[in-house]
Amino acid sequence: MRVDVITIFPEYLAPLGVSLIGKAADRGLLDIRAHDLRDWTHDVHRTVDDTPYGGGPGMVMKPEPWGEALDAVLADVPPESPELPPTLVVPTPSGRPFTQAKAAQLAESPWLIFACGRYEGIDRRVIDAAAERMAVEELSIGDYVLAGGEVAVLVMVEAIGRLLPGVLGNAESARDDSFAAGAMESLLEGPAYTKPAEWRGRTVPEILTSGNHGAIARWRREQAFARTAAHRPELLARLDPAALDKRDRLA
Ligand SMILES: Nc1cc(-c2ccc3ccn(Cc4ccc(CN5CCCC5)cc4)c3c2)n[nH]1
Repeated sequence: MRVDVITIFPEYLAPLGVSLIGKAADRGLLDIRAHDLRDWTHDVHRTVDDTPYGGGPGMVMKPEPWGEALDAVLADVPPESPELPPTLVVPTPSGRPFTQAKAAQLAESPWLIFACGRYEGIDRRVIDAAAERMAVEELSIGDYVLAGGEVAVLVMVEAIGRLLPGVLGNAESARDDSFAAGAMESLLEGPAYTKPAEWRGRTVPEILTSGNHGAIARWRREQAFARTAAHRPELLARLDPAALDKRDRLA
């Protein structure tokens, strides 16, 4: 997967070179390129923002640098997706929710371009013009306001990248993630334990060392239900009754 990120703070994306995503990039599973939006300005101050039409607080990002930056990135077509245009992902507080399902959908794309806004956002005409030549996804990573899109891009690239084939070892399968499609869909994961068997007087639930894998799986689902009921009761309403095994139905 080719990932282009356009931002006025390219250094913000340095964490993408570390750990899981960094290793995936080293192995050629991801080709991540950060671009400085100011490279497409032509004034001495490298201006990317201006006051909002209609008044209001703060500044808005000017359309011209964005148009030229997207033209340049689009012109550098990756060989593995010559026919498919990229998807433009625009982090914004006013976007559709970025969910595990959306991450899985975007993980199918051979080429993603992330547009990181700052200030109060990007001139609307940039997104409208882009939508005429590629798929555009305006996405929110949560109901809070960040200072710009870079942190949201770190979140989304990690959530998408870990779903790519070969990125997670089998031992760390993304299959059982919370919110992953299937039996564990929209359930929060329960408690996890590792050695030592006793730590500061606290032991591990006996079921986990019983070797009874059926009972362990049931116990884990019960724990997941309990945690979901406590922390995210609204998710239980989404559960497909068919996904429950008969014991859960009795719970
Ligand atoms: N999930 C999530 C994503 C973000 C996010 C993503 C990109 C940008 C680019 C700039 N900002 C700051 C910012 C500040 C104020 C407003 C609200 N204003 C009210 C009137 C016009 C706009 C919007 C935007 C971002 C924030 N935040 N949270």
